[in-house]
Amino acid sequence: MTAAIEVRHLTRRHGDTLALDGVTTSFEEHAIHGLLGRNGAGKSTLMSLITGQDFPTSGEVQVFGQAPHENEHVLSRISFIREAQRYFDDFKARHAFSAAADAYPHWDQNLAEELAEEFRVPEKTRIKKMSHGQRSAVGVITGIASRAELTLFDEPYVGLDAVARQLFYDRLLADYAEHPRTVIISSHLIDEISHLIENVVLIDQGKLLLDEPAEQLRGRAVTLVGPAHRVREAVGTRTVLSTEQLGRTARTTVMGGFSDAERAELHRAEIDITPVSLQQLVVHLTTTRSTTSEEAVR
Ligand SMILES: Nc1ncnc2c1ncn2[C@@H]1O[C@H](COP(=O)(O)OP(=O)(O)OP(=O)(O)O)[C@@H](O)[C@H]1O
Repeated sequence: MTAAIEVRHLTRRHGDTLALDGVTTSFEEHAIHGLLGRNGAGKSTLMSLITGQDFPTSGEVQVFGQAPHENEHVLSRISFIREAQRYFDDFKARHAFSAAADAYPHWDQNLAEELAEEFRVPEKTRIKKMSHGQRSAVGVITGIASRAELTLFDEPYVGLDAVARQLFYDRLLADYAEHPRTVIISSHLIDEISHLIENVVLIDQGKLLLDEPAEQLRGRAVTLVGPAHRVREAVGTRTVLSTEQLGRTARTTVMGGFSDAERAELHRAEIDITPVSLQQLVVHLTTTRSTTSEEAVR
């Protein structure tokens, strides 16, 4: 596996705020990465540094083996789609697409036009006057049809309705299957994108909390529900992410898998075991971080 992006000891400080705090990681090429974290975690900052729109305070970023800042060789291979995308005042969707056609060597105009129809992007309306969702659609269409070697979507769904979001996920996945490339998506709708992402990068308060294949994370945490004393026994020395008790019934979420034999034992003890979704796992890890999660992710 080759890394499309290498990030080493990356720190970005704004006054007293450490937007990124010594992050070291890499993003493998030809994979869809989910960049996750709470508000203010540092996701957009990391994307801005990767796309050469910002400078690190210390540390370094390399994209395709080179520093991205003012580096045409690197920047021409990157498509960065974000919510607050700016367009010229008189730009309609077709102007944005024709600018993208000039910028991206692998741009597919037919695909852009097909998607514009599917997303119902109005032809005659200036982008500035479009609804929030329509504007976001212009962005995601640009991101997909640019077929850039590296495509970053920073919360691209804002304003998109459920149908349009599903369309975005489906079309991105279909196009990615035919034209593999490196994609990074930051999103708060984790369950919606969990089937898309192959690798999870989780940051919290500027620090890297998790960098792991999504497959490995499935079943990494489970919730046990059953008689409180038996649940306590079953948990043993596992790290508890959360626990609550209602009467004699406990509901406890723990890190770590259970073998078939252990599961049979849980069944006998009348304890239900259910896997924790990626979204629930992220919520647990980023709300319990100060006490258990740093330990838990090991
Ligand atoms: N230009 C800036 N000046 C001052 N502080 C900044 C600046 N840019 C980012 N920050 C701070 O850095 C931290 C990380 O911000 P960033 O936008 O990267 O978070 P995020 O993970 O993208 O959040 P969200 O999910 O809310 O978009 C925040 O505390 C933010 O307030």
